[in-house]
Amino acid sequence: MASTPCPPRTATTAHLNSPLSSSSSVNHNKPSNLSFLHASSNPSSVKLLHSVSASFSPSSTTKTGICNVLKTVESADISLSRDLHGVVSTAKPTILVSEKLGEAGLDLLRSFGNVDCSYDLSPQDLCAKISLCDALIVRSGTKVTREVFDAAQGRLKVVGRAGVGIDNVDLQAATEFGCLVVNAPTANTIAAAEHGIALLTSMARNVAQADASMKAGKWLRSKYVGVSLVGKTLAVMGFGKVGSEVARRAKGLGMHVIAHDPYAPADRARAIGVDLVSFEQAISTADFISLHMPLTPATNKVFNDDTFAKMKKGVRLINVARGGVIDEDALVRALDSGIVAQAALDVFTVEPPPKDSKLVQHENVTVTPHLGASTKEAQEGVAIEIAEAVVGALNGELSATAVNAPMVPPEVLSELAPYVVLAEKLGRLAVQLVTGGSGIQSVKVVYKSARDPDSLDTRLLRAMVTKGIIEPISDTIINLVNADFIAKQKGLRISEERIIVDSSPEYPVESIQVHISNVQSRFASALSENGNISIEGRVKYGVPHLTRVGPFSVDVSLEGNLILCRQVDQPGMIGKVGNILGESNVNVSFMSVGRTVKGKLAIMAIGVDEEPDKDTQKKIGEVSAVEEFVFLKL
Ligand SMILES: NC(=O)c1ccc[n+]([C@@H]2O[C@H](COP(=O)([O-])OP(=O)(O)OC[C@H]3O[C@@H](n4cnc5c(N)ncnc54)[C@H](O)[C@@H]3O)[C@@H](O)[C@H]2O)c1
Ligand SMILES: O=C(O)[C@H](O)COP(=O)(O)O
Repeated sequence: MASTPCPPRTATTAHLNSPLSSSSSVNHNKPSNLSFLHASSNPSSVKLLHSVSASFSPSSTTKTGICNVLKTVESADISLSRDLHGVVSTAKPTILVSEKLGEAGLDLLRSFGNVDCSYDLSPQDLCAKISLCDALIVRSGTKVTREVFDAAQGRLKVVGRAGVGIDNVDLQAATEFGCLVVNAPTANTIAAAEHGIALLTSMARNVAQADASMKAGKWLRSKYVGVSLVGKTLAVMGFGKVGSEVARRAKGLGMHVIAHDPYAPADRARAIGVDLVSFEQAISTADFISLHMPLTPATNKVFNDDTFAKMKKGVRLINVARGGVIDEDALVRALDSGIVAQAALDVFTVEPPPKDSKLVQHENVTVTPHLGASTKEAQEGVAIEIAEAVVGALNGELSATAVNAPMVPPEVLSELAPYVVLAEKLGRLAVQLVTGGSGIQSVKVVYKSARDPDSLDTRLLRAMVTKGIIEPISDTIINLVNADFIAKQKGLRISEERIIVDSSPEYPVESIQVHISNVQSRFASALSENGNISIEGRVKYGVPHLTRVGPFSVDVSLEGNLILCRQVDQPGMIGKVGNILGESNVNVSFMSVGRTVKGKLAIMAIGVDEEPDKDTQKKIGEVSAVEEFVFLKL
């Protein structure tokens, strides 16, 4: 069998969900220089000022069973994919394909992992298998429910929807379980649009009914007189990819096309010669109505008794979107009463619909069994599109077709790479400075940047700060998919602030500050004037550095571990502490001293490769000028 090689990955790709399992972890193909997190794709999470609410105790632990992400970003240039036990492995991931997928896509998947094509699984069989799988690829026939994510026991990293509609995937559950959902949104657009036009034209000329009657031995020329399309008004409901292609083709047939889509840009419609109108105007003026919106809570049964009553008598309806946007019983009534003269349907609320469905059996209804995407070309395209997306996700890359995570362009990822590491380390460091039982309620992340606010996407950075804060004090694994959800679940309010500074916009971020409010600190010097734990970091020469602790400036590379030490500012302190560490074979990697006023207090920030044992730490504490010190793991 011909094998399609995996496309080469560039150095700018970013690792997010390592294909880890509870028993093995994987760094497939070449390692990249980032491990990554996910955040909600809800548009609100894109806002630069983001907050989630309530209170969260650092001593609390929550077990969510999510274990699908690189545990640690190792450094800016080296990353290892590890499982929760820190094991590095090269085991191949298992990819379950539960519905028929084009061979080119399967070949690509087989070149990467173990592919299990098990079609027609019952929900029980799917749940039984899923804990052995790192990825699941479905079409519209598999219901990926909360039970499936639950049964996966944390192993499932990615669900690939080989097509557009993701209404068969419980996105909320996927997000809660930290599972990335990707789809293949473009490859079947033309096929669906062509099928819409096929239904429109064949319905108008009774092609299906005439064909059936001839095959039944009849010759009924007067019964199947049709209606012409030219000059008629077509309302396209949902002016997205498929809707706009249908509109373009209908214009070619001489139809007058209007469209309703609350989110579509007017200039795109204008470019095709289509007027965007209100829902009411669309349905009340159209001779034909073609549905192309997704099934969402807002569109569920939006075509019902009330809306049918507002349509022109004798309207004709085409649905290649989703059955659930129509109240099917109401459509039968509208057909019986003559409000709807004809309907042509490719999709149904329940698929397949019951054999005795009044709608399917209705003489004025033309039906096809969800064939919109079913052309050879579309199926090959969809299979390749989804295989690439799933392989990319298993490789830890942020996906361009992520449904429940931000889509971050590779060039942005590449540029943000060291800042992402910095953000996690600052979060990790800040939380270790907290003590007392009041719990962390509120964290503020401040980005200083010379960039225009619109050109800095901080979602990754926020997610990494969240990861850094939560992971050291909990067994919850945070990724970009679940960061906001878990923070909210734990009552952790994370807000962001942008400060525009007058420096070079060449670098996306000048500094990142993490402030934790209303908590006690085990290192009082980390408290700023307003009583918040405050630390700041910068990226210098591509390496994350700690540059401020409370009111003290320091300059230490955030590698290895860190000792923060406050002492009376006097000569010889570096030597004294350095000697103690040296005697215990603890290697000092960096050292920096910062003070507020000469001769008063100073902070020493010491990077160490090893963790000093208790005796060594005690000796540091006993140095007479040392007032407080803390050992922090990065
Ligand atoms: N029958 C098939 O085999 C088949 C094939 C492909 C797509 N589809 C379905 O067709 C639909 C459209 O697919 P697409 O690729 O064009 O998606 P798309 O996301 O490109 O377009 C959907 C459009 O619907 C709009 N929309 C959202 N809510 C709306 C509302 N309340 N009223 C009006 N418009 C609304 C969106 O703004 C968007 O422009 C989806 O439901 C998809 O699942 C079916
Ligand atoms: O949303 C889609 O992409 C279409 O409905 C196609 O669904 P299918 O993959 O089950 O044919």
